[in-house]
Amino acid sequence: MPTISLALGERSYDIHVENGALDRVGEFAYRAGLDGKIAIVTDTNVAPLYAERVRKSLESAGFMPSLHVVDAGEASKSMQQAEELCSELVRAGIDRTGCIAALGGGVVGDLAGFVAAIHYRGIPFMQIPTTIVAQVDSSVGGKTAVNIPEGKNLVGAFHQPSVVVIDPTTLVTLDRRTLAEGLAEAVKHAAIRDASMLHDLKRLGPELSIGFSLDTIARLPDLIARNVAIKARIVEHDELETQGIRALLNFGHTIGHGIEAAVPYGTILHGEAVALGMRAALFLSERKAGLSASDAKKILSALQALDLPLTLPEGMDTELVLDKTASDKKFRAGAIRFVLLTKAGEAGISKKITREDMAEAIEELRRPLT
Ligand SMILES: NC(=O)c1ccc[n+]([C@@H]2O[C@H](COP(=O)([O-])OP(=O)(O)OC[C@H]3O[C@@H](n4cnc5c(N)ncnc54)[C@H](O)[C@@H]3O)[C@@H](O)[C@H]2O)c1
Ligand SMILES: O=C(O)C(=O)C[C@@H](O)[C@H](O)[C@H](O)COP(=O)(O)O
Ligand SMILES: [Zn+2]
Repeated sequence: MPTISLALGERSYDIHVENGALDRVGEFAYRAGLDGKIAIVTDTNVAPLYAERVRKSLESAGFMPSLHVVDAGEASKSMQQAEELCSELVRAGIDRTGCIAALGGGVVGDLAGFVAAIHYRGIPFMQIPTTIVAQVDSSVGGKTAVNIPEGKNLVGAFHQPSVVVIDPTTLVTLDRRTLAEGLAEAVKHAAIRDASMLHDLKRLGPELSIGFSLDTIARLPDLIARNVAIKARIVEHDELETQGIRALLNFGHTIGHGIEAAVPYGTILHGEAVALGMRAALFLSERKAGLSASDAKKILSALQALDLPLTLPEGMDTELVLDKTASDKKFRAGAIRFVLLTKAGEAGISKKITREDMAEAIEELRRPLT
């Protein structure tokens, strides 16, 4: 069973990746030093599938769990939902000695993590991710946030979990679209750090609509662990994104977040927007960072194999997308720090990308890919 340790001094934690790990959540939580009252925060889709197993496991390990269910979907990542959850937790007796278990996708993880960061000025929490986005990316690294109309993740906190428990078998209940969007974040990891992973990711394409084979399910823990390790090593070096290294995890996100926020939240899924953002960033990388056409093609063909959207939705306004990128947290003194690739597997930051460059890249997204 792969266990990846993320070393951050007193905020260090383990990430356990194991098929069937859902039934060991209690044991892992206890070993990580959590105890007492624990609020399981989950959503309306995940609750009927997995909440009971998690509750049982926590109870067997001596915890006193309560269950808190939010509506499924990106719209729940809101200030209003965060406030409602805080009130619910107070009523359930989760005081500063309590803790939270975030059971679900990136929405639940970001929202419950944010609530954990602010409830009674901060309580511990654990991540139990159940989507690919959450298993390869959002459950690790301590970025928690909610959205506001002005942009994605603009209100949040860095708050590291005490432990992450990943059970890849939970992915079997996901639909094709949600599986594919999650793999976009894995393609991002391959693009910035490990191009050899592209081959394994592409192979998943044909299985997305028919469901993962038993052979694939057996291999998922290693593939997920590879992604987690890439992210963990980056976070260890730049937890708060001040050193210019963690920003590399934002490859595809500047324009991606602009596209995601240009329509009502949840219309375009996060990974879908990131796939579009990566296509735009590849276009700029070829022109401004010397990325070869063949390396760009390699990454695009992985996104195509996963059937991710790579052309802009009809009617989406370039200026609106650009306006939504204006609140990107990578702006410093009015200049965007834009993540570009120099090669497949190697990324860097450019301070030279202008609004006009971004507009050109967004226009490129209107052209069908050949
Ligand atoms: N904090 C970070 O570092 C980070 C990284 C990447 C993405 N994110 C955030 O994550 C969010 C996207 O996460 P997501 O794609 O997981 O979306 P999500 O949490 O909305 O999950 C997608 C859908 O799948 C359902 N679902 C979850 N697990 C399931 C399962 N096992 N079986 C059946 N259905 C299941 C959910 O109810 C939801 O309808 C975005 O808000 C994005 O900004 C954060
Ligand atoms: O963990 C990070 O750092 C990332 O950038 C991971 C991204 O996939 C994720 O979408 C993150 O929430 C974006 O960060 P933001 O700071 O641009 O909101
Ligand atoms: Zn992301």
